[in-house]
Amino acid sequence: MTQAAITARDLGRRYGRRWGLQHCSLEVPAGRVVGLVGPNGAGKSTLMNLLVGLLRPTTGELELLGDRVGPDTVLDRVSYIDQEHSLYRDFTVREMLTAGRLLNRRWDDGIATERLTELGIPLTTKVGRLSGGQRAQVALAVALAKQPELLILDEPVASLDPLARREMMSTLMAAKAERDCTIVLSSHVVSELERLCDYLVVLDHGHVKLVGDIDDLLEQHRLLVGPAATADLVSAQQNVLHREDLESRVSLLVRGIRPVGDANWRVRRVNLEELVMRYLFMSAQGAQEVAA
Ligand SMILES: Nc1ncnc2c1ncn2[C@@H]1O[C@H](COP(=O)(O)OP(=O)(O)OP(=O)(O)O)[C@@H](O)[C@H]1O
Repeated sequence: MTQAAITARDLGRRYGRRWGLQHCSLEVPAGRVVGLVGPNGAGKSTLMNLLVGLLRPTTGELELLGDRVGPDTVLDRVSYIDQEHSLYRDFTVREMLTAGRLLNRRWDDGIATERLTELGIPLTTKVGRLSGGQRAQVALAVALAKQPELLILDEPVASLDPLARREMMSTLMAAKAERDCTIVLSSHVVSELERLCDYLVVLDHGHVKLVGDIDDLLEQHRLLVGPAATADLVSAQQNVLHREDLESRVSLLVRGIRPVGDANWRVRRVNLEELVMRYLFMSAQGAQEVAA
């Protein structure tokens, strides 16, 4: 797999007078596990709905797996699980699998039944009688049986308790290990994505704030912490993205570190959560400045 799984160029979607997503340009390489992060209203669901063709773009272009997105173009290569887990509650699990088989050309029953048997989820039970965690697992089994090249999950664990979250994430990791598909999953919670994802897209207020390979992003950024008295001097020599004042000390997020010739300053790596939070703080400050 060398092609891009997702290419968006100036993608935008307006709801009435308000933009849900605007000027979204990104290219996600195939085979990655992509974390789509952002606070409420950031545009995550809008982007996902555009990806799976449930919404039409107001502006721009979108290609999935090398094909322009349009009616019926590539959807049989894409599986989507929405926040409600897209299941019929009155169907038994087996009936859900039958529906999946009838509706999907690339369906492989064995993938779903093996997974559900391993998890001890009975095929004869009605979906509405399963626990939230079991329903999520059934939705995932159905999505995987379609043998997707691109699997998109909108906050797959948001409604689950911590144990069910962990199980769902483990199932996803195992599924990824078994097949070379691209996975996109959204969450508010960065720590949830850290174990699973190797690619990051941060959205806020309908705009892409940060995108890239997670290891590269962590390598490119550093936190410099030192005395407030020399903060301006140090800042002048660095590409400072964000400054946080902590009483007599200052913490600077920099991209592309240059040598710091002052022993009172400490340089340290950022973790993913800090990086995302700093970018969201920057975004919020930018919005305040625009509003002021
Ligand atoms: N159907 C709609 N009609 C009008 N505005 C909408 C609609 N759907 C989304 N929006 C607006 O578009 C923006 C982005 O919403 P979206 O649901 O994509 O964000 P999100 O990041 O998925 O949020 P959440 O984490 O709360 O689910 C928000 O301002 C939201 O109010």
